[in-house]
Amino acid sequence: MLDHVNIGILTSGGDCPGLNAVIRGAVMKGDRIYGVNFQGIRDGFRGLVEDDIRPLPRHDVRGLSRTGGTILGTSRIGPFGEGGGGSARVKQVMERNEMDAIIAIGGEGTLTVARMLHDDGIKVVGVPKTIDNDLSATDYTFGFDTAVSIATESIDRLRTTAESHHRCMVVEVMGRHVGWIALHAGLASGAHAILIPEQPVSMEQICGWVESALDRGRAPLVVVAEGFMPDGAEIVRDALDGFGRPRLGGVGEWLGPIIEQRTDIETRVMTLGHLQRGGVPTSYDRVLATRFGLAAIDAVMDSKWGHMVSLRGIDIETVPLSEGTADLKSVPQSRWDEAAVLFG
Ligand SMILES: Nc1ncnc2c1ncn2[C@@H]1O[C@H](COP(=O)(O)OP(=O)(O)O)[C@@H](O)[C@H]1O
Ligand SMILES: O=P(O)(O)OC[C@H]1O[C@](O)(COP(=O)(O)O)[C@@H](O)[C@@H]1O
Ligand SMILES: [Mg+2]
Repeated sequence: MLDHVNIGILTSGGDCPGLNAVIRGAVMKGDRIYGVNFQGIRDGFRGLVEDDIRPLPRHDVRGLSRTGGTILGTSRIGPFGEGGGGSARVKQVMERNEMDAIIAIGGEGTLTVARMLHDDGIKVVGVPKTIDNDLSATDYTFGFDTAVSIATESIDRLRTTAESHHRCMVVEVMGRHVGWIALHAGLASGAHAILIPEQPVSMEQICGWVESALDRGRAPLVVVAEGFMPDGAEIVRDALDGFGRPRLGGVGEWLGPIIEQRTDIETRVMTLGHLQRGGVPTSYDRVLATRFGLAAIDAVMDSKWGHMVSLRGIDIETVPLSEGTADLKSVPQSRWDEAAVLFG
């Protein structure tokens, strides 16, 4: 038994239902099978560079798979940003805490940082998370199924009120660079138009779909991803979000009045926002997240440094972080064409 091994674990980037199930899976197997110790790093890389670290014993992860958020906290602070101190600072904090390796749970940004740390000789294993489903190295990530379920249930509810008033409803869902949530929630709820960042669609076409739905006696439903670019540019609320990223959200509010003005159909807009990331994970996400956690501790014990766990078909595999962060997984043309047959 390697009972002197200490493994730091962190969650970074936007939170996502299932993070706690990953933590629980890794800690339970690490404790039971490998006899290793865990250290909880608070608020992602912030805790790593500021040495905000606490023991994470097995009893702290009891019952966690059904809970939302992350018990460790998260942030968008990175070690390579201003004042972060880079790999040198991370090595210093790890040494001080006698931390042997890190499990980093995060999206494409976090996994890029993990790869950079690995390039500098730090022992790190990644676990992919994103509600956006935009990581190409894994078939799915936990959080996506929950986000789609919440969006679908919300749209179903918006539908009955829109139908009662013969209104058009525009529903904005998350999806910064890719339209997977919009595509799946839109398909599940029978949307008359699904608008995603990958597909330019003219206002004329959007209004055409809205009018044809109304002509058939339906309350037109438009599902739009926050990253949809109506005129080839993102709709941003503020210039930047404090971490150098444009803060998206607002495309629905932008679209609604234009649809109303052009079609003369009374239109309401709903932005689902962070509701899609809150609360309990679906059972699918709990299972996937738990399996990722179990596989992550195996990867650590196999010294698969610079790798991340990934779902391929029904199997959990490991892939190099460099592969995992190479491309975003966008909605292919064929998937949009398939859905578009049902628009209007
Ligand atoms: N290319 C990069 N180089 C250095 N740091 C990065 C890079 N990409 C992301 N980061 C850091 O990692 C943090 C987490 O990434 P972010 O995109 O916010 O979340 P996620 O991991 O969910 O994609 C960022 O806020 C930033 O501090
Ligand atoms: O939590 P914030 O800072 O409002 O960011 C919102 C963004 O987070 C996400 O939910 C997930 O983004 P990340 O995977 O980069 O964390 C996006 O869909 C959305 O654009
Ligand atoms: Mg990101």
